[in-house]
Amino acid sequence: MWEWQGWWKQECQGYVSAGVSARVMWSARAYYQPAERHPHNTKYPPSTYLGDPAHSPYVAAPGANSSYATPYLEAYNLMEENADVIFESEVMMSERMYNSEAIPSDVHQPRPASQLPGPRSWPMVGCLPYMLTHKAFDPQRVYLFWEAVRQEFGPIFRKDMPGHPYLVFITQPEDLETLMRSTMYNPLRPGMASLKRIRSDGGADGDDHVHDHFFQGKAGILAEQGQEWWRVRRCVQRPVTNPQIVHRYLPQMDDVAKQFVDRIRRMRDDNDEVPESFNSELYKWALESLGTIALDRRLGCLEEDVSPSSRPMRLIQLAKQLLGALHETENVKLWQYFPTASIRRLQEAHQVFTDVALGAIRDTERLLACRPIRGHTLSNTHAHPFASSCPFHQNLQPSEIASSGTEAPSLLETLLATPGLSREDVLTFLIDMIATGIDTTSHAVGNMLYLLARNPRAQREVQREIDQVVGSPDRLTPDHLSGLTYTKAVFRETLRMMPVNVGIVRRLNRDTVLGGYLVPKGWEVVAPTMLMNHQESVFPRAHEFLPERFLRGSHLAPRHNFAFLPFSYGPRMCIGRRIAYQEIFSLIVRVLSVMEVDYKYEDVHLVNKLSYGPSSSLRFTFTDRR
Ligand code: HEM
Repeated sequence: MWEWQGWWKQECQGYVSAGVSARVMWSARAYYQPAERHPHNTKYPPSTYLGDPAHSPYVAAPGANSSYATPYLEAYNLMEENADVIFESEVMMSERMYNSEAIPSDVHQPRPASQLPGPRSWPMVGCLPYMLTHKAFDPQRVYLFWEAVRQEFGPIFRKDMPGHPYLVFITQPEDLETLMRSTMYNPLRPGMASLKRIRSDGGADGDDHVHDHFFQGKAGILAEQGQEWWRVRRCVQRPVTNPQIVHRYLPQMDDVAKQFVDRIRRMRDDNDEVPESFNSELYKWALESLGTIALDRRLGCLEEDVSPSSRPMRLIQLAKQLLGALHETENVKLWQYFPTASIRRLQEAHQVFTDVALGAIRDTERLLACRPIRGHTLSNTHAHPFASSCPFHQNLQPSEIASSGTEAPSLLETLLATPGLSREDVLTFLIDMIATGIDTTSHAVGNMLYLLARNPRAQREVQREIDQVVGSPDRLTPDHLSGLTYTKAVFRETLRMMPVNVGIVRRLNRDTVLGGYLVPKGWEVVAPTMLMNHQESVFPRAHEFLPERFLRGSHLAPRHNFAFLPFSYGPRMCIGRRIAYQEIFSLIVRVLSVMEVDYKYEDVHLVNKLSYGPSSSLRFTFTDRR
């Protein structure tokens, strides 16, 4: 136990010495105002309080609609913007160091986990028979089954699945807050164990593979836990979430968005309708847009004549295959006992994806290497006279070398120069960014367009705001995007109604009281997004699309600050969220400033793979605005 304390303390001290932490903590404390310590709670300070919400030391101001004294929106913004840098001062850190004992049971007298309600479980097969024979069970829409179980067993239930450790589902924001706080200093996220197996634990079959040498026993932040996760996360955290660095890529992302608008114009038919393949077009946009920052160059995905065998198209195909295979291996974990067909498929998809992604990254590295003047990024070498004499440049299409004109070091250069990160660490991180960053943003933007098409009033309001705040400039600036308050509310309401992330999952590293039960260390806890986001008791008029709920002072705001966490919370929250915001907002602004979107087909719902995606093709109609 002291080892954990040791490394967290050491790491966090270095990390938080920056002045920002003091500012963030100061503001965070202003938002989370402890009233007084619970009389029994001498061991755990209020900020690590793990108890029954009814005894929570955090109080709401009289009349407030959330459990906190501060208006919802301010508190939410603070959590989303800064939560990952709340590593706090040295004093706070040592004050909050926890040990792995259970919380004293005399505080709440929680019931034992053996009394947790849930579907009947059989030896070896758990509750599989119950699930497979349940009328609400649909493997494509597993959230319908979870909702049925919640209705039958209540807001917290246990679900035993073969190959999984004990699983507890929570659906109340108070419990999610407890979970996030309980796991704050060592956020173990299960769910990528098969990726870790093929990257670092001897592959599907325990044989020696070429890729094992590349990954050198390290699986990257998606799949790693504990010290190894933190070693990489603390180094990549700042460059990837630093607004200045992300903003630097806005001109390129804006170019990609404008090119996508041209592409929509070209692919529309006589009725202004886009083809069935529009979902794939969104994938191309997502890779092209992410490529500007992850690979510091344009890949050419949006060119007219891009070949299916080209590297970017293969990357998209392979990312889909990889995520599909991961979905299988994480659902049915028989590969833990013997090499199954699914883990072999995962290994194959992963190998090819890694090869292709590495090829793309190495192209970028070579372009950087033959860049003649230090301080000029790859992006502007196209315009540089030396570029044409570089043999490597000559082999690339002009569309692959782009045009930002920015002079600062690129993200890749910054990461490669970061002490503590090896070249393999950086490449693994970029591979993970590409694997996770394509389907999330493409689904989010597709869902947002869909909900706007279905809610013309909201669409008109977004357009009015874009006209007023942005106008039609040649270049989008960060100020343009940050001024889009209503559009941001629409984005959040989209992620509430049609989330991308299936759930927040943590393995408990100490016994924790959830919903009045003492859930033991080592158990896994799932907070399923669809169930959390659609509760009438938490979100007034939960089944209606009402972006207003995310505007300042709204009476429709969620009743608890942890009710809505699309990017999660704390040190393990989504590292790509600033990138996602910037990409998605650039596209929405460019599309809706010149077009209206409509959708004339059956309702779209979400289907689950590793993340949620739309159930059918998004055949929008894009009409030019007059
Ligand atoms: C709308 C878009 C997105 C949503 C809703 C989203 C949501 C999430 C969520 C909920 C997590 C899990 C956090 C946790 O376990 O606490 C996560 C992790 C992650 N996301 Fe995102 N994400 C999005 C876009 C992106 C993009 C564009 C990138 C890449 C640039 C990215 C990269 C990652 C990575 C690498 C992790 C793992 C972080 C870690 O374990 O330390 N995400 N994301």
